[in-house]
Amino acid sequence: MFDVMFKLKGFFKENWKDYTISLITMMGSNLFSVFIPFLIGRMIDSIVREELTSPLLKTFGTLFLISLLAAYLLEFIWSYYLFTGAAKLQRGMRKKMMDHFLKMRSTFYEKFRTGDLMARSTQDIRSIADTAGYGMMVLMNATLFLTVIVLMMGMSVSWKLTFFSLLPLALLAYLFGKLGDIVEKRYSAAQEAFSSLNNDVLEVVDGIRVIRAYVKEDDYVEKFHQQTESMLKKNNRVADANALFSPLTKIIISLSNVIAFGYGANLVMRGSLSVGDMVAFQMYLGMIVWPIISIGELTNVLRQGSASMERVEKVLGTGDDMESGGEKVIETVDDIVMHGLSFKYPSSQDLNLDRIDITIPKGKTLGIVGKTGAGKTTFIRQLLRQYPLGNGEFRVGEDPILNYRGKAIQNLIGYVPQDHVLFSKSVRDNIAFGKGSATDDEVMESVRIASFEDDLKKMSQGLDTMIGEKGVSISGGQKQRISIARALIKNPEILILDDSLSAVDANTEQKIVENIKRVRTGKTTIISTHRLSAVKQADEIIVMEDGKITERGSHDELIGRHGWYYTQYLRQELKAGADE
Ligand SMILES: Nc1ncnc2c1ncn2[C@@H]1O[C@H](COP(=O)(O)OP(=O)(O)OP(=O)(O)O)[C@@H](O)[C@H]1O
Repeated sequence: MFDVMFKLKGFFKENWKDYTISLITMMGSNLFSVFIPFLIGRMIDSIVREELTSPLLKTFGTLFLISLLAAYLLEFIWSYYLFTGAAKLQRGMRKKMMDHFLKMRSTFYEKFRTGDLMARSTQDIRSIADTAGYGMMVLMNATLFLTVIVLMMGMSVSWKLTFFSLLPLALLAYLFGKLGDIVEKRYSAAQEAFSSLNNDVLEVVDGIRVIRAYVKEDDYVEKFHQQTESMLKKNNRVADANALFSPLTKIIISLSNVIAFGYGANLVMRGSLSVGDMVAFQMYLGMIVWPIISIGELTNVLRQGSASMERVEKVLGTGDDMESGGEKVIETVDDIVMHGLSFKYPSSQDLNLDRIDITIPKGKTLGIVGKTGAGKTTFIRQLLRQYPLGNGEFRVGEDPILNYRGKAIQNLIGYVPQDHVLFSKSVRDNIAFGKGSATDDEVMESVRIASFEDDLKKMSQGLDTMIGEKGVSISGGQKQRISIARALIKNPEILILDDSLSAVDANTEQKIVENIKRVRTGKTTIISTHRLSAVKQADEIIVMEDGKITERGSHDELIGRHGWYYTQYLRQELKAGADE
């Protein structure tokens, strides 16, 4: 249970000044608070002994007021330092989480679902911060306060009476432990349900058009209803267990009250205790309820924090299985060589790339074609180092790829993925994303190469037009060309287009391909496509099937072979002719 506090020790150490100020002011506040019943006890005794004079009453009143004010002021100070510390912890942990997300590559994102990651980086982190704020407050305040009250009860009233009155607390400690176990288990289950619900909401929002098109709204409403119902039940189970802490404490403290009354009255009758002491003792017992309920809640906060810590640590401790890079830096990309390179996805049974042999000479264009599922994207992912390296040789220039610094090669690549990723920003910002310092002239130059100029003229606010979340307000072909412009603005050493022209018509495709060829003289370009016309001008074309290269050569050479490329080319030409 305390493991979460132990795991946060680095944070506590870093912010030791804030926690020390909190602790000291808390001690002061507690001392002033317990001084009040002590004063009342003394006042009652002077009334009983008929010794209360007007100056004495004034002194009691002044001391009472000072103690009250001092207790509240000090409480304000410790609360401030403690809770700003918790906010700092949240900020630090969120940053750590985001840094981790940004470093991770594909395999990591296959292990966690998006909604789950969101739940862990919001709700779980908040729960951990609660342990550093509220939990720490209770831990320090309740234990301190409890200690001070018990000392006051023992020293100023009677140790014997204190011992017997507090005996029932042993039972309470035992019950808190048992209840805490139950809370932790139920809370973990509720958090899992929250993660799952998060995922489903994301999926619905993402897929709303398909859901509508297939008239599946009712199914999803029903599923959502069931999930919220199940989550409600799980949260209620946590609340049920939590709700037991307070009544349990009150029942057991009542037991203490009965003992204190019985045994206390006996001591008063025997003359070993004054009436004032007896009243003060009852007041102390009343004051004990709060710290004890808080300790119950502390158990609860710590258990929840511990469950959340485990969930956050699981994310932070999960890597992407990528090999770390070397130290070599690179300015320009030389030949890219793969020799006997085979690769299999972690979840795949068979090889997804099977003994690939290829040299992509610097400045040349490689075309990759083949049936769907042939391995074209997988080949590109190896170039992008999105997955761990396959077996075999993979060099850039003279050096194995692993000799280069982590992102050295990636920085030189302009990549247009199959699934276009656009941000809910303006057209300009989406294109300039490829080069932070891009001027409007540079943006427009990329727009022209990507054949997007005419579309841009029709947009109400030109480059300033907002394209909506994930580009909802523009067409598929427009999305593709904005993505191409974004990659081109970087003027990258290697440009990779992965089926990036599928949503544009044949004429536009031809224009883009010619523009790219013109501006990329001396730079390497890799185009994967289903439309063979897009790679006709490539220096080399490879045909892939089941992860293997089955044909290779220039367009003319492949036509001359009368293989898959030839048949496919004829079919596509015939279809294009018929469409015209
Ligand atoms: N992340 C993954 N995990 C497991 N298998 C995968 C993964 N991605 C792709 N595959 C499998 O690897 C094989 C090659 O897929 P790949 O995406 O490279 O094909 P492709 O030639 O690009 O297809 P398409 O033209 O349809 O995009 C397929 O059998 C596919 O199911």
